[in-house]
Amino acid sequence: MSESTRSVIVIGGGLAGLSAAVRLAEAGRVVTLIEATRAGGGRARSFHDATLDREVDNGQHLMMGCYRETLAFLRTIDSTDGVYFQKNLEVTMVKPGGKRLHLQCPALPAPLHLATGLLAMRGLGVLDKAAALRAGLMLRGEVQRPDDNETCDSWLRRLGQTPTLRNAFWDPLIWGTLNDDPLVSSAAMFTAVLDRAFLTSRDASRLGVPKVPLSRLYVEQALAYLRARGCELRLGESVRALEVTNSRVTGVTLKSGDTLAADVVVSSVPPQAFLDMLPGTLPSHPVYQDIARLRPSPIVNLWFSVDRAPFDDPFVGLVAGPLHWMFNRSQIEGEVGSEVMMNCTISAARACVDDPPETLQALLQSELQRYFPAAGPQGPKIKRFKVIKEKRATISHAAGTYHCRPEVTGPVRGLYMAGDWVRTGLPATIESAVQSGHDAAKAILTSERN
Ligand SMILES: Cc1cc2nc3c(=O)[nH]c(=O)nc-3n(C[C@H](O)[C@H](O)[C@H](O)COP(=O)(O)OP(=O)(O)OC[C@H]3O[C@@H](n4cnc5c(N)ncnc54)[C@H](O)[C@@H]3O)c2cc1C
Repeated sequence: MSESTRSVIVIGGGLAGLSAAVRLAEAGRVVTLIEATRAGGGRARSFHDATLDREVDNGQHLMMGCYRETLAFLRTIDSTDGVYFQKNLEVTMVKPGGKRLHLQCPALPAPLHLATGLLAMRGLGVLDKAAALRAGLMLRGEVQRPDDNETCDSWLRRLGQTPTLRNAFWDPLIWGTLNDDPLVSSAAMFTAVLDRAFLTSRDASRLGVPKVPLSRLYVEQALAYLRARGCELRLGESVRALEVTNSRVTGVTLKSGDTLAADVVVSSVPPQAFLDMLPGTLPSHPVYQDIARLRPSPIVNLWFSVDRAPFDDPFVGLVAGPLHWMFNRSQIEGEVGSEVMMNCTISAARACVDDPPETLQALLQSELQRYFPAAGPQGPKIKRFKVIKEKRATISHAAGTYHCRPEVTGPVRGLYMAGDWVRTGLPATIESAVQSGHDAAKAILTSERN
């Protein structure tokens, strides 16, 4: 059998699986994609919701200019138009009582753009700005860098970061990018984000917001791309087990009982789903035992409509509160109507993930009043409300856990691991998922040549 006629199965139709399959199809491989749901998209998907009577994302997703692999993937499937990117990084943070802190980075080379933006930020005092400069020196390698065992909290204290600067800048960035509490999350993981986003180029730190529902942004386009190249799409079918003989993968068994033979299998499912597919004694292998040590971190999303938007920006961050970011989806999607559709994100939402919808709606209403008092004593009135809870939104990036994430290749020959949780050097994000898919495809194509 010639190497390029090896049969390839990709398990999972989220960002990692689709990007792996698209990269392989682009290189002329005919892939069989097996995805448990009929629609695909995994943890970054959209669907029609009857309460809100519209298509909603399972959670608001933000991208950054440094999402190189993601942008390449979107270019391949011809879908870059679906994301709105800022010209330069610009973020508004709102304090309880309504006072605003505005970070606007000028058109200067990185990292000067961020330094200048922070120095010009209204609401920060001289001590806060001096602390920002100290952090800048660290990033330029002039102060000892954190290792994976140090928490963000300890690192920020070591750098003398002031409470105001933490509340307005560092902590929201950590909650948002690592989906974890600064008290537990790894400072090394965070500085990996800072390196990519703030030290490479000015464009890298721009924020990107999808203008269209997520499934329309990439799932439908990627599936169409694969179909057009003769790939087999088995949607609504689940893999029950990997078939492994003499430490080499030979195929998969589906929940239906059917077995499909393959020389190469890419698994792009989340950690526990991957462990559940391992046959025999494989789960006791040290690489796989480490995977079992990874813990999940939840995200709660509140979709709601109001009669008028509480702010004019497309999105704002809420300083030092239980709700983290608020988005005006109507403005972002260019919708006009009598109701304004909004979305609110609560990252690492362990404290409220088990709360019933009524409790979350009451919290939202009181926080709207607390942060936007100009809207009147009752605050903007919530008309429609919907909670989406993702209990396993990402892995937790707790300090000291990076070594548990596996490489793309492991102890079983022909079996490749992809997913936002594998060892990409990045936190579990869209970019990590797509990079892992591209890394798996590259490893397969390279092994064919050797
Ligand atoms: C609410 C929320 C908000 C987020 N916000 C952001 C953000 O702002 N920016 C950002 O960069 N990232 C964000 N993320 C993270 C991002 O969504 C994920 O990193 C990314 O979607 C993970 O993709 P994946 O392909 O690795 O995994 P998944 O999306 O989980 O894909 C795995 C797929 O495998 C399928 N599957 C599972 N088991 C089987 C089986 N046995 N057989 C067949 N198929 C199977 C699943 O159905 C799923 O489709 C957010 C995540 C959530 C949940």
